[in-house]
Amino acid sequence: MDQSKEQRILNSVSYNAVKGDPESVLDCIDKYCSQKEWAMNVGDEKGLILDNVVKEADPTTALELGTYCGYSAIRIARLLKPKAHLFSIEFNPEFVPIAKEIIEIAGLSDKVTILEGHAQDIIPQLKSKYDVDTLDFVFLDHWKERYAPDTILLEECGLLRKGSILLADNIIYPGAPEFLEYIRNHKRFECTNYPSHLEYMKVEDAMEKAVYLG
Ligand SMILES: O=C(NCCCCCn1ccc2cnccc21)c1cc(-c2ccc(F)cc2)cc(O)c1O
Ligand SMILES: [Mg+2]
Repeated sequence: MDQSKEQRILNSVSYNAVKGDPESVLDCIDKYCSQKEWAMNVGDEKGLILDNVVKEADPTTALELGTYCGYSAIRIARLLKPKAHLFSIEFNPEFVPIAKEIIEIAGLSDKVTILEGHAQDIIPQLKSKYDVDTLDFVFLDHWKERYAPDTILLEECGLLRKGSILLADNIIYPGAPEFLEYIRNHKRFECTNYPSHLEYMKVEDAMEKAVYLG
């Protein structure tokens, strides 16, 4: 059976990256996806924005919606302090084992738990099943039309606290208009826009940070 693009990305990482070195895994994926096959990783340019917001948040507990191949999970997890943890939700069963393997090659398996399913089904289980209290940082990178409803769900489940930081990818392309409308008009969020470009392309994109004011 023909290999998938995601399997080819894993092959490239497995062959070229330095085991246990997250930076070399990120560089390998960025090289492969800019030179060989485009893929929807947050990429190196928006990745720097992600890095800075993670450093600002310095989360003990972080959540990511949209694992894909694990690229942004590695970007986040490599910056986490000891004992801090990242939960990453992925619904596509094909991507889960590939992301797990790529995160393992980066040496970050202890800091990342991949949860398979839809965010709307898993978010309500985070407290009871995964012993989460509140989330210090959330990276939204899943279905763009789910950014707003899943943000509302996070709030309803008591998973946000005063100062929780949300960061959303793809605000311009593919776009998340409902989310932008919701978050910018909701008085309990303080928003900041970060103009950038679509991963590996000269297409405009942006990220939006939203701090929950409690
Ligand atoms: O669609 C994107 N991502 C979402 C993929 C599907 C997520 C599914 N999923 C995962 C976890 C999860 C949990 N609950 C429910 C659903 C869940 C995406 C697309 C582009 C893009 C594509 C084509 C193009 F021409 C230009 C740009 C660029 C990006 O950066 C993206 O992020
Ligand atoms: Mg994205």
